[in-house]
Amino acid sequence: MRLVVVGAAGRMGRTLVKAIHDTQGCVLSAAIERPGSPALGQDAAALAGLPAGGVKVSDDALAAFVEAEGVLDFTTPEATVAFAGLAAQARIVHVAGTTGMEPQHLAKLEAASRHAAIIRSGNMSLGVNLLAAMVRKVAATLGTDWDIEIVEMHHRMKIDAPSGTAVLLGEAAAQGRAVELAEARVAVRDGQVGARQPGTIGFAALRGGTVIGDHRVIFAGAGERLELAHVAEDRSLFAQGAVKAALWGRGRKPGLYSMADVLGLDKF
Ligand SMILES: NC(=O)C1=CN([C@@H]2O[C@H](COP(=O)(O)OP(=O)(O)OC[C@H]3O[C@@H](n4cnc5c(N)ncnc54)[C@H](OP(=O)(O)O)[C@@H]3O)[C@@H](O)[C@H]2O)C=CC1
Ligand SMILES: O=C(O)C1=N[C@H](C(=O)O)C[C@H](O)C1
Repeated sequence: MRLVVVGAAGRMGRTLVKAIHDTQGCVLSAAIERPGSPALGQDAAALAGLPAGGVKVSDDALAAFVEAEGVLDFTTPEATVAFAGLAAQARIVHVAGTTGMEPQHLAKLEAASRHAAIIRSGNMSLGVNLLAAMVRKVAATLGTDWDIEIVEMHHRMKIDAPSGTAVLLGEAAAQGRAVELAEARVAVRDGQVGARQPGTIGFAALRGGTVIGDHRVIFAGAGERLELAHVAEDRSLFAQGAVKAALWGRGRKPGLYSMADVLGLDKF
């Protein structure tokens, strides 16, 4: 499968180039960065720590997309919306791992998915998507006298909070309770905030060092606590999930899909 990596010089971009290199049946057809990026003209494989492969980083996304079958996109919400539009024009699979997406971005992705298979997830790992299924089940089993808190920690360079994974886990908990996350969510506490409101789903985001991605969902009851956690030890698991998603999406009809669809799990 001919794959384009956008944001190819980023932390995930370089990991994706390596994952494509390591996957039989996949080839890097182009590597894209924004206009003005210092990475333009550099060899994408060399940037990823591999022997040079001859694919130079460029800023011409549409020209790259029309020659490809899929795009792997871990960039920013604005860029991802633009790339989804181009993927729709080129009728190629779009794997969107970008987090921090707001409702207006999601609406544009939904519109693009009328013409392209788009697979979007805040976390492409098997472990987190299994965890989400467990969280939904536990939240459906326990009453609202069990408080739900989601704690995440990431590296110091992460720009969005709470993490896409934390939001995905919060959505799973909300689905289990048959409520809307937007109504139940408490993401900021500072000062005299008062006692916890029953039924709310709380988030806490920690940032520091080089942490790849830690997530813990805490169900706190009277006198006992249940905690479900996931620790990502290497970015390659997200990249391998993204490549798997692209292969799954090849030949699939246009639509907005999740990693749970790819893995055959409950949808989140
Ligand atoms: N779903 C999942 O499993 C995972 C999701 N993520 C998410 O992926 C995203 C990227 O993370 P990470 O790799 O750490 O971030 P980085 O900042 O390291 O990488 C993002 C890259 O995208 C580039 N970029 C930004 N805008 C454009 C554009 N318009 N055109 C082309 N390239 C662009 C950036 O360039 P420049 O720096 O020059 O702006 C940068 O090279 C985040 O939202 C993160 O949360 C991360 C890991 C796993
Ligand atoms: O920015 C990151 O690094 C990560 N982002 C994703 C998120 O926001 O959940 C996934 C992973 O935890 C790493």
